[in-house]
Amino acid sequence: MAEYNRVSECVGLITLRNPPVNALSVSQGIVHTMQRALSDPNVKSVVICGQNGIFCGGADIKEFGSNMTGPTLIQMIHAIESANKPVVAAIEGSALGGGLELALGCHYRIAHSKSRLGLPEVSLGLLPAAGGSQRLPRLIGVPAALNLITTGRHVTAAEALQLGIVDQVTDHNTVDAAVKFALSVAGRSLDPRRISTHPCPQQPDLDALFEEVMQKVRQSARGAIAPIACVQAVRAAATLPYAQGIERERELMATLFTSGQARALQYCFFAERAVGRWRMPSGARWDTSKPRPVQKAAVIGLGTMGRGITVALAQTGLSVIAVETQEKQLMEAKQAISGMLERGAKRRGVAPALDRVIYSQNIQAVADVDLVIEAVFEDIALKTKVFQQLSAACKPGTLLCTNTSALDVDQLASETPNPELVVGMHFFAPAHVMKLLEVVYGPRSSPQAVATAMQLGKKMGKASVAVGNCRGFVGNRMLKPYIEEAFFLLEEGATPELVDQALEEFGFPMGVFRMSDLSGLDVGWRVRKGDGLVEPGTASGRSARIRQGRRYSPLGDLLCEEGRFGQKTGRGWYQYDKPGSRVARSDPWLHSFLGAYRAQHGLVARRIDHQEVLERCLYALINEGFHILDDGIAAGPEDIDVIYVSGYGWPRHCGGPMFYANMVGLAKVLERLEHYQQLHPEVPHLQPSSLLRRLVASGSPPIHKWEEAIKKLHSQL
Ligand SMILES: CC(C)(COP(=O)(O)OP(=O)(O)OC[C@H]1O[C@@H](n2cnc3c(N)ncnc32)[C@H](O)[C@@H]1OP(=O)(O)O)[C@@H](O)C(=O)NCCC(=O)NCCSC(=O)C[C@@H](O)CCCCCCCCCCCCC(=O)O
Repeated sequence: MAEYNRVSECVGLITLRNPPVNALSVSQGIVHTMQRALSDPNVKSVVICGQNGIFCGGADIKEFGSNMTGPTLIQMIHAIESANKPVVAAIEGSALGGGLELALGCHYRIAHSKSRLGLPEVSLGLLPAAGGSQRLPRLIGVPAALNLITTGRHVTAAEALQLGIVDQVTDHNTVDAAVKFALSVAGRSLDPRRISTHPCPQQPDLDALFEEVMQKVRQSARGAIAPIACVQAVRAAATLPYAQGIERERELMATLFTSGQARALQYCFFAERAVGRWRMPSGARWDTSKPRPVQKAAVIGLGTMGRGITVALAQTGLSVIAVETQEKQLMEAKQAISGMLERGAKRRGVAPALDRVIYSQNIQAVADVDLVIEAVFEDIALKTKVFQQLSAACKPGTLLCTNTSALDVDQLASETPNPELVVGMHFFAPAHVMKLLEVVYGPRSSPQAVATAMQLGKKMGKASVAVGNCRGFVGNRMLKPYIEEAFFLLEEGATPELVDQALEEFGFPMGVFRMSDLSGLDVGWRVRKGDGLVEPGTASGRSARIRQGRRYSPLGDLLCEEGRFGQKTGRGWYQYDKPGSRVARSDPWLHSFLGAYRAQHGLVARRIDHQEVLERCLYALINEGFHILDDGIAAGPEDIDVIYVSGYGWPRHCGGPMFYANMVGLAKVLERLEHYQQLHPEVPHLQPSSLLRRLVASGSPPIHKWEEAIKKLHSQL
């Protein structure tokens, strides 16, 4: 809804009112209020603002799936631009997407210094289709507009002023400043202010510029179509008259609007917000659990993870006690952490938070912290000892968090006098960069402990997802069948190059083998050894590949026995110029090793295509996701999808594994799993989960109805 008032005698003030972000709804009535302002003879100029300190978050995304009727945004913005009285946008908070397009239709724009502006449609699988792709290049030039529209990045008011998007920036009341400004420009000619009537600023060698940008965008898009359409739309602005450009914008939007990618990306937008509304099987929820304030934290163990966590905490503004008992390690860590803080501060143009970190060799230094994150070596005995020391050293009520990626959070909790204060905070390396945080609760974790960890994660800018305690939690548990299928495919005739190419074409930044080389083959080897799966590599035949009653591939173990740990040793599934180098090259040694291995085990290589790679790796992973839902480890499919998109490189435009399954069709996923399970009966992870079967049997409800269906299905058991 839009509200109309008259202020300062002769300024019409239109206020957008649609909480929480004043999203533009087709039924908003801005055209009507504009007509009132224009027809009022006392009104000399008009100001448009948004209520509650936010100008406008863009078109209402929730309306996209519905039947949209009413005046289009394009018509509304056109009516504003062609008004015969000056219209000034008073921008506070955010002017994003349709919100900025509305402001670009105004004749002037005044922004508060703390506001942010942008055209983020590309991140929703769309393009700025209310004239934004045509007006922005005309206003700020093609290169700058291409940058903003293809990345969707938000700019500060200061940058917007520098680029020429806004005319003035104020530190004071924006509406007052805009009203004053509107009075000062009343009566001036508006022709030069109507952006759509201008040509784009001249740009030498336009073709070369677009070719270069298109190439870059194609490379970084990893299969996403919206960035490409954005370039095409800006090209139309640069080469066609406005009316034809707008028509091209409409055509391109029509293709994007109904695409599966747009649906997936909009699902991700809402899923990221939904995971903040966490709930536990006990019934505890985000809105009934009050977090404790955390001002001072401690990190125990300053290896790679501990260092990253320290940096992330300090950059969030917390005081951090960084504890490492080994003097040499402590010195090295101090140097590394300081370097990371300095580089991060330089990138962000702020002072480094070096003095927020105090280093200590003594665990007693944690006495007055509000929260501790333990990041010592993955050894249950060591962690138990640390937790016992922490319980004795910390003040009452201190939250004890473990960064374990594999150990039992509940077992650790049971070793402390206050198990309700223990949760997992599973960061991903490098912890100060990676967006994902799994907050792991055990049956005894208190809702307050979960709320505190979730809130801290949010403050750190992480996509924080609350998950139950099980082996591998959510992300790594689903990764296991994915990796195992990739190993089996090698046994059956694939190469690392083939498997990786299929996964990278699907949209992962790295295939499973390049990823494994990066993170180190020894990591999985150590886990498999701990599980008693690793045997000396001399046995041959099928029986040598059945371990603990199921199919097992020792390929990874054999490579480790050869000292091939991946990038760090210069050899793994690929070869590298030298240890630590990042460019993976195909390795003839590996191919003959695979040939000899198959011969030794009586395996005959067959032709494997990309489709089979995707089905076996991805459906095995998705199937585990259904088990996780059935077990109540993740509260809903959104939780799994946010984990995979923000931490495991799942292409965002495919929405996450569970959304992807929904898009492919649950019946199809089930049918393919059954097919592969028949061929490989000794592989339990190909056996379709009972939840998947039950969902298909109940008519494959759409993903937003799964929760209801899961509850119903559970109650029928
Ligand atoms: C605005 C934010 C920066 C605020 O962040 P903050 O952290 O403060 O808060 P939250 O993110 O938690 O959000 C709070 C709350 O608000 C909800 N919300 C936010 N934005 C929107 C929105 N745009 N619509 C609906 N709801 C929104 C959010 O979900 C939260 O709700 P909850 O219940 O969880 O509390 C931040 O929110 C943000 O970044 N928002 C998104 C900004 C954005 O991406 N905007 C762009 C929107 S798309 C757009 O504007 C498109 C335009 O270009 C116009 C296109 C015209 C469309 C015409 C259709 C053409 C159809 C073509 C078919 C042609 C057929 C033919 O012709 O043949």
